[in-house]
Amino acid sequence: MSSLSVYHVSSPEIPNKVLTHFEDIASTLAEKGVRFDRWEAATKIQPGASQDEVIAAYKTQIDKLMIERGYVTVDVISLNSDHPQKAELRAKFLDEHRHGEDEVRFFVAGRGLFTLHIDDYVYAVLCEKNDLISVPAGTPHWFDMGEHPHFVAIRLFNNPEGWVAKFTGDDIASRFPRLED
Ligand SMILES: CSCCC(=O)C(=O)O
Ligand SMILES: [Fe+2]
Ligand code: NI
Repeated sequence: MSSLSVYHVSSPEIPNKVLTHFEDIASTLAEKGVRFDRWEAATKIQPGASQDEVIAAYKTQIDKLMIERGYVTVDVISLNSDHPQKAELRAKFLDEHRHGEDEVRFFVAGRGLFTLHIDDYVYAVLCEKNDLISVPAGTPHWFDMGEHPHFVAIRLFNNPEGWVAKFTGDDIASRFPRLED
């Protein structure tokens, strides 16, 4: 089940609140400019499926997002725990970073934990299949796929280069909960 845990930066051990209803998660995030939608991921995709396979299966939804919201590049992160570079890939997103553009992720299988750092609060969003999250440009955040990754996310970008990150150098991410699996 998708969830949102909200923490004060000073209390990583105890969330101020934990929300599990879609409307509550979406409205709490919307107040911070973060868009959280639920789109049906109707085609069954196995984590580890190739990028081409995922893009072909979700062409209609991808085209809709690209046209309506002006994204120009798409890629896919598709991982299961057999992946030989899973530890390196996990580490790549695990520290706090920012992007110069919105971070748009549509989960079509499995789950992952997105954590956003907005002012003095931390929003840990457990994203699952069907969740579409859009984090505004410049928002510090990190992502954990866990020790045993099992997910497929379609990533949309509004720059042609795709994924570019600026790490903040802050170790805040190490103090907050990781994805439990
Ligand atoms: C869910 S996709 C992997 C995470 C990511 O792309 C990011 O944090 O920038
Ligand atoms: Fe990111
Ligand atoms: Ni699964």
